[in-house]
Amino acid sequence: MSNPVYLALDLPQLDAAKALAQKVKAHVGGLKLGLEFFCAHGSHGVHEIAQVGLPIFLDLKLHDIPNTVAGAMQAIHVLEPAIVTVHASGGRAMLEDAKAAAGEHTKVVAVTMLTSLDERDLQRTGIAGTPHDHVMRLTELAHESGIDGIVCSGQEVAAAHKQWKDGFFVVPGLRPAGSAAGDQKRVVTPRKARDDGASVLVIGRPISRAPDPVQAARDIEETL
Ligand SMILES: O=c1ccn([C@@H]2O[C@H](COP(=O)(O)O)[C@@H](O)[C@H]2O)c(=O)[nH]1
Repeated sequence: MSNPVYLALDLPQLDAAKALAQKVKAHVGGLKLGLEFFCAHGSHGVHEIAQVGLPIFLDLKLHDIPNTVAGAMQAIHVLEPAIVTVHASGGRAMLEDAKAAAGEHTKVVAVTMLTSLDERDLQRTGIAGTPHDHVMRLTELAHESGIDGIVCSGQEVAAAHKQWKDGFFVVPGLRPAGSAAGDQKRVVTPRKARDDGASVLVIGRPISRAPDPVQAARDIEETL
């Protein structure tokens, strides 16, 4: 089985991001580039990181009217990302149009509820119920819209997997036992997420901010 870990390269400097990716590439399965990276370095930056030779996950979390999201998906076609994120709350038409505009080999996955949020945060945005309820509702919407899968926390992935047997499940908010959660509120260990059905494990700071990132990546790999 291939390594399910995608390293989140949330570093402001392109050279530093590329150097980190080169160092840990034997111990991860892919590289995730987010909005921070894309705004700073654009397509040029993505091409540079792609030279490392691992699949690229563009975590842009697109959320706009269907026509605009479809245009953005077409614009990133040329970068041939393995995975791209959109927000499930953009609605069914947006999800359908995003999938129709994506490249043949790109998986489109919808963010259900950010892993940095908990039930109180949800209530403050006017949504009643538990994170579990909210994630399940949006998982159903994503499934019906014909996209490839969802992003959820490791606390919901087992239930989401049960509801959508052949879905593709991206799980961030992962922390090896004993490491600091930081701004993440719904965390589990990488091993628990994998055992519960995650297809991709997104891990950033536990590797990128470790005193020895290669050792940290290797330690995580050994738990899987
Ligand atoms: O719900 C979500 C969706 C995306 N992310 C992204 O994953 C990484 C996590 O980084 P860590 O340093 O391991 O916390 C980061 O790039 C987020 O933008 C998420 O955390 N939660």
